[in-house]
Amino acid sequence: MSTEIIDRKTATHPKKSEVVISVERLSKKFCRDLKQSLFYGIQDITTDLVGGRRKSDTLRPGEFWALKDIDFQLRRGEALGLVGANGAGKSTLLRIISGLIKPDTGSVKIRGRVAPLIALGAGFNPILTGRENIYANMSILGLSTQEIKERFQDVIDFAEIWNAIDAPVQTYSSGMAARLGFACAIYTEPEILLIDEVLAVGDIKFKAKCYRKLHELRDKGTSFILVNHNPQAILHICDFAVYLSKGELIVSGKTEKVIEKYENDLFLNDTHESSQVLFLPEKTESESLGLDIRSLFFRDLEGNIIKSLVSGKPVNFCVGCQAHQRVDNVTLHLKIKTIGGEGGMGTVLFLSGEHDEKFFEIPSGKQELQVELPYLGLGPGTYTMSIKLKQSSIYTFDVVESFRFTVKSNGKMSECCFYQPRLWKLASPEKS
Ligand SMILES: Nc1ncnc2c1ncn2[C@@H]1O[C@H](COP(=O)(O)OP(=O)(O)OP(=O)(O)O)[C@@H](O)[C@H]1O
Repeated sequence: MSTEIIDRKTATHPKKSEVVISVERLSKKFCRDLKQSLFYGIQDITTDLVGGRRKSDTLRPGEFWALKDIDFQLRRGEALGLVGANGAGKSTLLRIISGLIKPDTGSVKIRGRVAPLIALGAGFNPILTGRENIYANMSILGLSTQEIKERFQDVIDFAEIWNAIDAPVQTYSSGMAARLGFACAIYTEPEILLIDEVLAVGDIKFKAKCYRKLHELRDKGTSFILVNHNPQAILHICDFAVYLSKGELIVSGKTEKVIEKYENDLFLNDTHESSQVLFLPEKTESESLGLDIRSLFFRDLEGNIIKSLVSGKPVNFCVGCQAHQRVDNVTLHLKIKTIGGEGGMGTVLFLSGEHDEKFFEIPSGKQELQVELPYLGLGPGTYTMSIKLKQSSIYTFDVVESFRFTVKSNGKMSECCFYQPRLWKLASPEKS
């Protein structure tokens, strides 16, 4: 039971493969009843004081596991996304890693200086000015006064709070406080950044700037863990992800795979015998990155929504979306994979608006993007499609990793995964 810090100084020659956070069999229990919780706390302290052994690995009445046997590693320069529904244990895990609370069992080993961005404006004193808070905050994160002086202008330029810098932080909007917190954390140039939902506030332009900065930091060797409810934010920036549910690690690994499982559990619990409309939850303006996917479905060429796709028949793939303001140069990207079968999952079709140079100018409000397929080349089977809305290949507005649909046979094809429309001819050689 420990949160061990191996070395708080930067390694002189940081190796990319070096493990900077190692979480091993980590568990944390809580009790919802405050009185009971206080009683257990006193009981634990007393047992520790008299040198007794308390049973950390069993639950007492009223307790529950907020985290149970969590294992993962984060390497230098890697970005890890933490996903999971409300109450899954994401914040608890970050709070343990940042040393704010202790685990009951297991360990966290950290190599490097950690900057936690755990709560909005956490660490800020509301009655102090922005300027005073920058000094206080950055010195807590390990910088000398001289170092803070040198970086001060960069911090206020990044946070864009030039005029308000000498006003008390309590007069700041939540977006301004978030911008200042983020700027302080990144300009301390930590080896490890822990970011809990703080990027969920702030306007779209600022969020895009933060993501660009995170890319830059990662390229320089900063590792970070990002908690976000929006899978697209995780997909946008993280190499790996961990999916937690009710305190348990459901799956960890490559981001796409983890998000796919998360989305399957979130939206697609029902059976997918036939295609249907997939509605996605509405995002608030602060959650949105400017253009959101709201629904996914197919139409026939007469415009009717269709439930069953048939190999060889024409079909329109439709993306219902919502733009918070006018957006230009939008491209739609579709990747279709097979599900199951001997070979497992494999990409069978990739369509990119960018490759086809099809850019949309999307006015503010609800819109529908369509991709017309004059005939559906997919053979019968179940497929999963990932859908991305991007701008200029860099900026991702929204992503859905797994929209499942089934394709039925037109009765005229053999057992294969590809439908080819064809004309059978007999040509006489003299005429050709
Ligand atoms: N101090 C505490 N005392 C009792 N229960 C707690 C405490 N802190 C967290 N919990 C509970 O532990 C569980 C995990 O909470 P946590 O905040 O880590 O979830 P989360 O995945 O971050 O959720 P969200 O996405 O809503 O922020 C929840 O059931 C929460 O109510």
